[in-house]
Amino acid sequence: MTAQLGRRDDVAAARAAALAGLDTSRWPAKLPVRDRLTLLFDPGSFVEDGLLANARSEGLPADGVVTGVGRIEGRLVAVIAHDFTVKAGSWGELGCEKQIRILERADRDLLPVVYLVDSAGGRLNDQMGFFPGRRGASRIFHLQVRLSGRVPQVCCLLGPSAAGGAYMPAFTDWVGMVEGNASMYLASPRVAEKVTGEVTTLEEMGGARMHATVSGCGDEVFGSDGEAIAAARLLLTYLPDSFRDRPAVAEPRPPALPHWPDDLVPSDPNQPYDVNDVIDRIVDEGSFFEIKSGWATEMVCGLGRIEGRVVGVVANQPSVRSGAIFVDSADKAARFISLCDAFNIPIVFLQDVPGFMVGVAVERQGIIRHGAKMLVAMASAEVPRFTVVLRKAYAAGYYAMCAPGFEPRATLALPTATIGTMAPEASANAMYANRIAQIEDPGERAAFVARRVAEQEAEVNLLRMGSDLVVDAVVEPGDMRAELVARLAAADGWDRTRDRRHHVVSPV
Ligand SMILES: CCC(=O)SCCNC(=O)CCNC(=O)[C@H](O)C(C)(C)COP(=O)(O)OP(=O)(O)OC[C@H]1O[C@@H](n2cnc3c(N)ncnc32)[C@H](O)[C@@H]1OP(=O)(O)O
Repeated sequence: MTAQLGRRDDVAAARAAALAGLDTSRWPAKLPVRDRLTLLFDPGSFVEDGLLANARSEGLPADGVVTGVGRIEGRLVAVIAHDFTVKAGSWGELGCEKQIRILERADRDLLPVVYLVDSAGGRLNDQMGFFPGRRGASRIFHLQVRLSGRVPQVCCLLGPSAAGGAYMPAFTDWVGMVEGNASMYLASPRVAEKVTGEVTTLEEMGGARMHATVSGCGDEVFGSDGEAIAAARLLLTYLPDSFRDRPAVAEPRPPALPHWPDDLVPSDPNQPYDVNDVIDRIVDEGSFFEIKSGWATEMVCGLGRIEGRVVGVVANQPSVRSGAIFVDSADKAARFISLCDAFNIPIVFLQDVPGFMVGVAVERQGIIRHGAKMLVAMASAEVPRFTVVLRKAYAAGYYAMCAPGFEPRATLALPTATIGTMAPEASANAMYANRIAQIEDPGERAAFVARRVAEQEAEVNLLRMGSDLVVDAVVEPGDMRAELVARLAAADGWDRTRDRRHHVVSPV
């Protein structure tokens, strides 16, 4: 009896120790792991597995990773949360097993997964535990990839994600990073210096701002753990529990800016404007959740609601690099389209595009293969797609932004729209370059060019586009939202055309 009581006391003490965790005072800018979970889940809803992991051997609380399920706005969600105080959140044998088990459960029960990552990656003094075997880090990555496109996976990067651990965020759909604390890198600056001789800092090589603006491995930068976790909760409201479901419809709200001034989209094709001003007039007020807002900003991608229905918006941004598509913006759009398609979210393309960028630099970067990636994602998407030509729609950029041949449910155009292989001036110059060069008198040359440009403009005339069924409707700016509301509602009964279970959200 006494011995038994002793065992109960031991267990109670081990539980208390694991829950208390280790001293966090060395990291004043970070929230302790259990405080993070309190912010993530609805009050009192968290149910933990494996609290006593490692209690008997080294006594490392929960073996450095807290796993379980909890509710976010009432929906059941699985979590993996590293404890940075326990061997820097590194993955030992038991920690790997816990992460594997919760991912297997998410796969079985179709639960979204939130990752609160703060980890040194594999636990280097336990290599047999995490590295070579069937239930180590490789199994974690395998399950993450299997879950991709099957259930939403959302990551808050709240500290380091070092070495192999850097792949954990990489396999998720969205990565919010906390400035100053979050970092992601395959080798630390110290290791990089040893290998390549390069001297650098953690911020420069793997910091939040670098990843959110240069590499594209991060999605958004936040000032604190609380802000990042709040954004993860919000993002989940746009996503269904799994590929089998549709996102929940919210209470409809009018757009933030109901009035659409005539000059919002300037008729001069070269005059910049901010496409966010158009988005604000189309989506419900306050509903636009931009994805990768600091990276490849000539393309704007985000989730929003139109009369409560979730849509993806893919828009060229004429105020940045004329809205031309570069390698990164093609990748950004491709990945976003893939996310929308995986989770049954219709997509609205807002076109104002001079084309893909041209020149030696982008050819050397592989603009063709990056552009192809975007076209493949767009053409493979089975969710309803709607194309809105705001102003210019030129060249292969027009195709990549869901031209009529790619079966959008509708191609709509503002009265300011022009569609063509290139701008009329460029087209006239390309066709008649030799003739133009032969005309010596400048006035005569200008008149000749003007006539050829006028011919080209007539060729791409919007009335002709309507008459030849290139566009389904020319819509006045002030009516565009209502048009989209009606067309989205009319597409409500859509279903996938092919018998496909799910697909991976392709990495950028
Ligand atoms: C799948 C393949 C892989 O992932 S191999 C993993 C390779 N990982 C690495 O190279 C990362 C090495 N660690 C680091 O760079 C730093 O610890 C980072 C992550 C930046 C965190 O720094 P900081 O918060 O200052 O903590 P710290 O370095 O003082 O460490 C705290 C305690 O944790 C330990 N620790 C750290 N990393 C590991 C690890 N990978 N494996 C085992 N233990 C690790 C440290 O030794 C330290 O332990 P202690 O508290 O002194 O007992």
